[in-house]
Amino acid sequence: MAVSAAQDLDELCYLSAQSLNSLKVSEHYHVIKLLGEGSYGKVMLAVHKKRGSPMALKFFPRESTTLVSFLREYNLSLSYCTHPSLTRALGIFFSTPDYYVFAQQAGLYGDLYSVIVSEVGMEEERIQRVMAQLSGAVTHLHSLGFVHRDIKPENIFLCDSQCRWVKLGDFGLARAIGSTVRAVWYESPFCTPEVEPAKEADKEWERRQAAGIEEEMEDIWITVEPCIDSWALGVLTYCLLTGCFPWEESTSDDRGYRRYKDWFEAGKEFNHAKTDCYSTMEAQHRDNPPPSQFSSISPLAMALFKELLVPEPKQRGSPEEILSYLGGPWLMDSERDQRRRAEEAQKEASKIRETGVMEGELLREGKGER
Ligand SMILES: Nc1ncnc2c1ncn2[C@@H]1O[C@H](COP(=O)(O)OP(=O)(O)OP(=O)(O)O)[C@@H](O)[C@H]1O
Repeated sequence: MAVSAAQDLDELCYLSAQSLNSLKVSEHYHVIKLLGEGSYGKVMLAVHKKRGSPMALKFFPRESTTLVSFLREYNLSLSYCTHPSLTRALGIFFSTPDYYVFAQQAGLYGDLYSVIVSEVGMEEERIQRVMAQLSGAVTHLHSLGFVHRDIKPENIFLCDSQCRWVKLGDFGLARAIGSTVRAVWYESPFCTPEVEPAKEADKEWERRQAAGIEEEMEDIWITVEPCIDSWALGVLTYCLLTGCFPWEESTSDDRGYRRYKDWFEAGKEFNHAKTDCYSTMEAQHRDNPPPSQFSSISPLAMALFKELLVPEPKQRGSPEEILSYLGGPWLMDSERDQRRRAEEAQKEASKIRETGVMEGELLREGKGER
């Protein structure tokens, strides 16, 4: 699978390299606004002058992007993102003197990160809708032989404000299943625990630098597996439910992660078998209470975390598992009540504000100010 998926993609890159044309953006597109910026480039909303169709143009600076990595992301998005919740390229790619550019479907309602930071806890129904779509999208990508490797709220684009249709995008780090990549550790809970040795190696390198030791260090390599995406989907579920991260980084020196891992290990002793019976999940929850950062999470969602947030990569469940956990509560009743009350108070406050504005306007009209 790995060899053929990677080879097929290389072949597409080779063919498309022969038809890369140069173009002046302003001759063919009305550029409307900036949709976002990432570490590799910027993304603009544009309308094709002749066809009138809106699209997202992704600009990759040529000085920091290799042609191969540009073509790989473009071709992956064009030929393998054939699921409605994957952002597909539109068959338009070109270069300018400063950029490589390709066009893809545009999410016109921002990304999931903006929803998480602007709302005090999303409703469960909306969260489950998002996770159901992502489960399908990621399973589809895996079935075609690729792992996304960068699932996070900033890479999930919205096609409507209620998250009825979301699309996973940014395939810059996607690689074929089974390929080997250099392990890169970064400070985020999305970074999988199996990359921890790379953090140790970074520390060792810094220590040697400080001591003036010139000796080269060997890179650590890992195999690309679908379970990398399962982990990220678990962390994402937690972010959507709580509006924050479960811990800072998935390493043994992080207190939050250590507490989670201890709970997970203890669960092996308490939970004799995996169950889909809610009262059994509740009993397991009572026998082995989760660490405090999970106090608002229901036994059902904790059971889902036991599938996705498994420290040992080989034991981690697939993104498809999410589908078995939909429909039931993902938050504790007390948390749901609290959110409902906060939402009602918010609605009441905005009603009072609106009435105040209307009364003010009537008063001004009465005084003949208009
Ligand atoms: N197709 C799209 N529709 C709507 N918004 C988009 C689209 N593509 C990108 N964006 C916006 O632009 C931002 C950056 O895009 P993207 O993640 O693809 O860039 P990147 O440089 O590869 O980012 P990263 O630093 O995560 O690797 C996204 O977070 C999102 O807000």
